[in-house]
Amino acid sequence: MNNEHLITEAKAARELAYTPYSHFKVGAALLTKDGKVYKGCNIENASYGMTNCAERTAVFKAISEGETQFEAIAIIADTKGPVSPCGACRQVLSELCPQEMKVILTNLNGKIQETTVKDLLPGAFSPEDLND
Ligand SMILES: O=c1ccn([C@H]2C[C@H](O)[C@@H](CO)O2)c(=O)[nH]1
Ligand SMILES: [Zn+2]
Repeated sequence: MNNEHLITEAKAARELAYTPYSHFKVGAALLTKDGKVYKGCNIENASYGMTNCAERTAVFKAISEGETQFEAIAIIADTKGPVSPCGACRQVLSELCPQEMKVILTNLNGKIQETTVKDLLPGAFSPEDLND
């Protein structure tokens, strides 16, 4: 699957965002090694801190269905430049996806930035940092 196709899936996911508070819709599409796509949108709550970002929705959906091998993720929002994932999502991607995995950041105007999980969060706190 090419970048364009994964971005199309992320855009479709974005349409389902539940954002009555921020009105800022985000979509994500996570591609597994065997070609399946898990889509996610942001889901807000009247208790604002309970909000789940699009990226984490996609990753948590995939993990909860038994997926462990990931190839790429595309993320889209109506931003000036390619959308910048928040710190919480960077941390979650860092633990559950390969460090070298492709991350496609984009916006509705077709601005695209390709990066990796590692480059989104250098020096991430990881499971190895936990004491037994
Ligand atoms: O990368 C991002 C950045 C923000 N949001 C969501 C959280 C909240 O619902 C809204 C505004 O922060 O956008 C995401 O889903 N992903
Ligand atoms: Zn986030």
